[in-house]
Amino acid sequence: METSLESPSELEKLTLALLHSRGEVERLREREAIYSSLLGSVNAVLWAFDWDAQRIIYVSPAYESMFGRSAALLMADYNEWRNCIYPDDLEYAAQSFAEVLEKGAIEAREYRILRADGQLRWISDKCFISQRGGEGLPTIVVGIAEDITEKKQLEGELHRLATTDVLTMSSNRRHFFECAQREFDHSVQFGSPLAFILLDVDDFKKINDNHGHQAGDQVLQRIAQCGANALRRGDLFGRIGGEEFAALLPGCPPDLARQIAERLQREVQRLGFNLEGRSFGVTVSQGLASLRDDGSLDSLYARADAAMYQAKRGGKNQIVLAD
Ligand SMILES: Nc1nc2c(ncn2[C@@H]2O[C@H](COP(=O)(O)OP(=O)(O)OP(=O)(O)O)[C@@H](O)[C@H]2O)c(=O)[nH]1
Repeated sequence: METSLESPSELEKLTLALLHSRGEVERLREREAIYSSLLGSVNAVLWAFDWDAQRIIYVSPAYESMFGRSAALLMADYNEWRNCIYPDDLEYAAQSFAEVLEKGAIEAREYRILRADGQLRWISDKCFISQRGGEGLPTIVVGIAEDITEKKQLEGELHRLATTDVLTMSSNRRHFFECAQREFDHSVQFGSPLAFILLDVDDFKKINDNHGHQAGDQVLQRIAQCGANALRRGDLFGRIGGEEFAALLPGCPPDLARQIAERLQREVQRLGFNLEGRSFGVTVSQGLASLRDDGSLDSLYARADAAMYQAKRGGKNQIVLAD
C-alpha cells in the first residue's frame, strides 16, 4: 500500500509516539535523579502526612541521619515520630501540629527530640496544608524539619552575654531589674512578701589604690560568690553598679530577709585576700527594704538605697532596715 507524504501511516504515528514517550520517560528519570540528589544533600527532612489515616506517607532520606532512626519504621507507624520527641515538649508539638488544620501553616514550631543514640537535638518543624480533605480526598500536611541545635546554642550564648556581668558572672543591671520587675508585679498581684537588699562594698577605692585594680576585681568576684552562697533558689542577685550589688528575695518575709542579709554579711566578713604577701579583708554596707505599700519597684529600691546610705553614714560594715 502506498503512503502519501502528507498523511503518515499508523505505524509511523505509533513510532513517533513511542519515541516521544521514551524521551519523556528519560526526562522524568533525569528529573527524579536530580530531586533525589537534592533531597539527599539538604540538611532538612521533608515529610508528608495523611491526616485522616494518621500516617506518614513520605519522608526524605535526611530523616535517618537527623533523627538517628529508621525511615521504614516511621512509615509503618507514625508513633515512631511522637516517641522521639522530648517528653516535656510532646504536648506543645502535638498541639501546634493540630493547629495547622485551622491556620493552614505553622511556621514557628520548635521542639526537642531525643535521637536513638540519646543525643538531645532542637528541631524546627514547619508544616503546611498541601491538600484540604473532602470528596473522597484525604487531608495532606507537608512539612520541613531542620536541626537548629547549633542556632539554639548560639542564641543561649548570646542571651547569657547580654544578661551577665562578665567580671562576676552575676546578672547585669538591666537583666536584674527586668527580672525584679516581674517579681515585683507578681508580689503586688498576689500580696506575697518581697525583700530588696542593696549592698555596697566599703572603701573600695582604697582597696584599688592600695592593692591594685586586679585585686579590686577579685574582691568583686568573691563577693558575687558570697551572694550565690547566701541566697536561696529563686532569689535574684545582680551587680548593678561598679561596687554595688542588689538582691531580690521573692516570697521572703522581713525576718527571714534579715537573716539572709546577716548570712551574706558574715560570708563577706570571712573573706580573706592575700596578694603579694599583703593580706586584707573586706566589709560591706547593706540596706534592706521589705515590700509595704510601694507603688513601684523604684520606690522599693529607693527605700533600700536610703537604708544603705544610712549604713554608710553609721560607720559602714552594717545592715540597716528601711523604715
Ligand atoms: N577594680 C575595680 N574597681 C572598680 C570597678 N568599678 C568601679 N570601681 C571602683 O570603685 C571605686 C568606688 O569608689 P567610691 O564610689 O568612692 O566608693 P568607696 O571607696 O567604696 O567608698 P564608700 O562607698 O563610701 O565605702 C572607684 O574607685 C571605682 O574606680 C571594677 O569593675 N573593678
